[in-house]
Amino acid sequence: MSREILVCDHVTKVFTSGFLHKIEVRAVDDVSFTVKEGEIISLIGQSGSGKTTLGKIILRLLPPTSGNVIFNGKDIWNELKSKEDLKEYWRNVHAIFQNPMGSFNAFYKVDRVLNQALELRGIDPNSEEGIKLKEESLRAVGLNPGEILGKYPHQLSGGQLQRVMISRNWILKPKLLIADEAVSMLDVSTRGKIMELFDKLRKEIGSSIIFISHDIGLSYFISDRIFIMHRGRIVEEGTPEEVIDNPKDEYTKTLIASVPTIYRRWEDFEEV
Ligand SMILES: Nc1ncnc2c1ncn2[C@@H]1O[C@H](COP(=O)(O)OP(=O)(O)OP(=O)(O)O)[C@@H](O)[C@H]1O
Repeated sequence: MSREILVCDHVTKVFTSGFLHKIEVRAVDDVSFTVKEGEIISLIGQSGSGKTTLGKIILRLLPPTSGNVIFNGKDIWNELKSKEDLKEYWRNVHAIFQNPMGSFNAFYKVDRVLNQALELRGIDPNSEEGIKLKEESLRAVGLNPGEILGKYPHQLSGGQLQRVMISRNWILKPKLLIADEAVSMLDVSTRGKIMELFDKLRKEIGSSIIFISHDIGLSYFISDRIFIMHRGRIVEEGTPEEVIDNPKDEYTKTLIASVPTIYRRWEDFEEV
């Protein structure tokens, strides 16, 4: 049985706004779950359900109001203090966001994000090892280094840019990857290929992955377990078969009903 790499223990985040009349939003409300080594879990919910807030807390970008996040045995909000601790954390926990264009600086060649990954590992990007690693990582995600290196972001497609971001994982070899709506801006066929890359990453590097999405259909194919979030709480959890084929919660049923029929199993159509 593989070890737990991440434990979220009763995590809550309350945002307060307003001056005279204080308004409180419980963006994340008493959420507990674990992620095992090499496991892919999905956090699924509609807009505003608290997925991104939870992702930011795990990335150590936003402090929780209460609760603990334990990564590799360490409480990330109470035990990681020095710059070195944080650098080490972000070497191990990597994120990929929705808009690949936003992860690149338009004025720099795309090589820069790979060079930065190499520097995080203490490898000179211009050394023989650095150049070899860049090329290998691009090939791992199905890209031809000759067509990518030396280009500016606007010269590549959204799918290619997202692949470059994923190729960084072959350099950084993170223990945990948080993919927040990482495929939602891509067309359907590119989306499928990027999802396959997440599976490849888990198999080849052994990374655990938290796949955050509003699309329950996508999560069916790659997740070991699915967590459904609604108004900051986890309302249902289980394997894809348990959650999607036999949902118990009313909100999960609504999410499934809104999924295009493309995801439905062939058996559903046989009687039609
Ligand atoms: N910085 C903030 N200040 C106040 N409220 C916030 C802040 N960030 C998020 N919220 C609120 O917290 C709730 C959860 O937001 P969050 O972005 O985590 O949801 P989400 O499920 O990721 O949605 P989406 O899919 O649209 O990104 C929402 O009601 C949102 O308005």
